Amino acid sequence: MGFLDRVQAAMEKNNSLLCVGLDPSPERFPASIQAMEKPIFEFNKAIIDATADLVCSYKPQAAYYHACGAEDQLAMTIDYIRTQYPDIPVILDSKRGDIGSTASQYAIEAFERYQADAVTVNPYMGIDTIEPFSSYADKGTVVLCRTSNPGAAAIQNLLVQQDSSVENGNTAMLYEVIARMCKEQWNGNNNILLVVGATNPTELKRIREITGDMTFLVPGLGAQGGDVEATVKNGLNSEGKGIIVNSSRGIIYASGGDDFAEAARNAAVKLRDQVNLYR
Ligand SMILES: O=c1ccn([C@@H]2O[C@H](COP(=O)(O)O)[C@@H](O)[C@H]2O)c(=O)[nH]1
Repeated sequence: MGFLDRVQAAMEKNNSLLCVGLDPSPERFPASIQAMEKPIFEFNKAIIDATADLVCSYKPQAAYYHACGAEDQLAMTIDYIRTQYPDIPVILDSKRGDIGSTASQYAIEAFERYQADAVTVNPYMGIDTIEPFSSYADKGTVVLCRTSNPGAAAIQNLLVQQDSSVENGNTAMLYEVIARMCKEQWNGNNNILLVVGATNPTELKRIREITGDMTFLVPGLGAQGGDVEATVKNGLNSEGKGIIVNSSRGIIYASGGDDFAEAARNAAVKLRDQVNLYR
């Protein structure tokens, strides 16, 4: 089964569009977890066990593991999800992008070394840097389109000429061009998804218009302040599907105490139910 079918099955099984982000900062763990031999894995394991019936996917952000030399605990975390909760796909958020030969190595890292089900990629260098990922037909390739961060508009909302043979007119914003390319040119294996931030409901609506039924990974709720109602109403496709809604810090740090897993569960229930209210 391909990534999109797997994530859809998890959405239906758990009645949830929620993707919990596993962005572990050990200094925010309770002392009891910090004292353990593999604190990041133990923290993640507790969060996963507390939320696995509430989510459609998990999204570990690679930087949090690389920054402290904890690649082994990233591998352990993904392996734990794969073995204990095989119905829940894993999106590795590493935002890779490089020339084709190097991108191939990044694809091997994501899909063969870590056994992730999908990976985030940066489209700035073009289709030859995306293909090494999307050629894994049963895996998901999640392309940055309109990101959630404050500085995104200065680049992604730039007006550009869509057709280099046309001198005037035929302009669109860069994120619209990326969305259209993903839809019309890059999606031959039907396994491309787009990252669209919840902090930009207008752009979310526009990208939905351009891309029809494609699936979006939507970060930016919770800690970044995105609005749940606007995200769901502007993001869903005509079949009432097509968004994977991510929250990381808002769930995993709902409490900094020993009750962190229980608090994460409560926060996940709350966000899942808020999202479902507007479906
Ligand atoms: O546009 C983007 C793309 C990726 N992210 C990532 O999602 C999570 C969001 O974390 P929160 O704690 O819920 O804010 C994080 O891993 C980012 O690297 C994003 O925020 N925006």
